[in-house]
Amino acid sequence: MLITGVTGQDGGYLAEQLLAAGDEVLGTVRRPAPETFATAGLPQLDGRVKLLGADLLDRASIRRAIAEAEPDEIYHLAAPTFVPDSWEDPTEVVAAIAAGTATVLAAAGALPRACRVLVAASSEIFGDAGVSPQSETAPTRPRSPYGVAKLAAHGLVGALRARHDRFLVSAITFNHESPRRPERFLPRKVTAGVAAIAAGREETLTLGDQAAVRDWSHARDVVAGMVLALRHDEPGDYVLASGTPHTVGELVDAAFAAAGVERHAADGSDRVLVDPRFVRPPEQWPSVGDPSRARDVLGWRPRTSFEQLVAEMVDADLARLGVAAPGAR
Ligand SMILES: C[C@H]1O[C@H](OP(=O)(O)OP(=O)(O)OC[C@H]2O[C@@H](n3cnc4c(=O)[nH]c(N)nc43)[C@H](O)[C@@H]2O)[C@@H](O)[C@@H](O)C1=O
Repeated sequence: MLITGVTGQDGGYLAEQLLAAGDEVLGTVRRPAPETFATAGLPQLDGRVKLLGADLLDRASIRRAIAEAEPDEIYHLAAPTFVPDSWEDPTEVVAAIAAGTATVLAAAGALPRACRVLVAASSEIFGDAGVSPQSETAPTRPRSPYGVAKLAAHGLVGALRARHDRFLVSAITFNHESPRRPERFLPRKVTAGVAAIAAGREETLTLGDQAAVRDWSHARDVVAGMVLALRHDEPGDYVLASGTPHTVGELVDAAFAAAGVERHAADGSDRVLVDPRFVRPPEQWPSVGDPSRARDVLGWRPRTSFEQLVAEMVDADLARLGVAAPGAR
């Protein structure tokens, strides 16, 4: 198996699951080095996953890595992932995600033995879908260069699958989080911020729009769905989501509750402040997934509830600060 972007949040969980199942796992990173896994906070993968260099903006490096690995399965997870960044340099984002996926799919198709490929798409392909929740057949009207690029990647999977009868899968993943998520993404920003307040290191947490709605799952559950999809009898596209909407504000409240800290200070003031810099344009169609197909066809169900996810992240952030979690969970 080859995982592109193996040191990312999803790559790490996926590598752990595949290794536990006895699979041989190779992974790509931009610049492999002896300390790569340690630097990524994944020392447990050191020596267990062979690293190959592949840069999404360097087609030859992708072809080389895939030819060298000769995998029978590829999980193509590597991509720039922070949506607002995609406005800074749309050319690069489209090249990395759309052209990068085209190169991965072509290189996999050129291997001597058939190679199944799963491409990580995103709920950002739906954008102004005109419907919510969104299933695999919902209209796709992305609102960001990131969403447009992911839609191209998703479309390539469908087009190549239809034309060449290959086993290609698009995993349309909604938001998925874990203690390994970088802090610029909302949930980890919240759990790290609330833990810092609980530890007495910060007094407030500054966010954007708390009315925004997302469908959050645990990354561990989402990558388990990817494996089921790639190992199913038939190739297809699957929404991987919890199906349960929550607002940013609800996530914030859940984090304060998990940390055992009051959201409002003794003087009644809200510890959560708003900075317009973090506010994005409002969304008319809430980003909520309909995971019926993954459930009915693959038997996939997320195991971790929203509250468990937030509590796990808060506990990990408290532990990083040397603070015990409130009560035994
Ligand atoms: C499926 C999709 O999922 C992720 O994209 P995202 O939804 O943009 O993730 P996020 O955690 O940055 O924002 C979640 C929500 O939270 C709101 N929000 C409020 N206040 C802050 C705030 O202060 N920071 C951030 N980051 N968000 C904020 C923000 O406006 C948005 O409504 C990526 O994995 C992406 O790769 C992907 O494919």
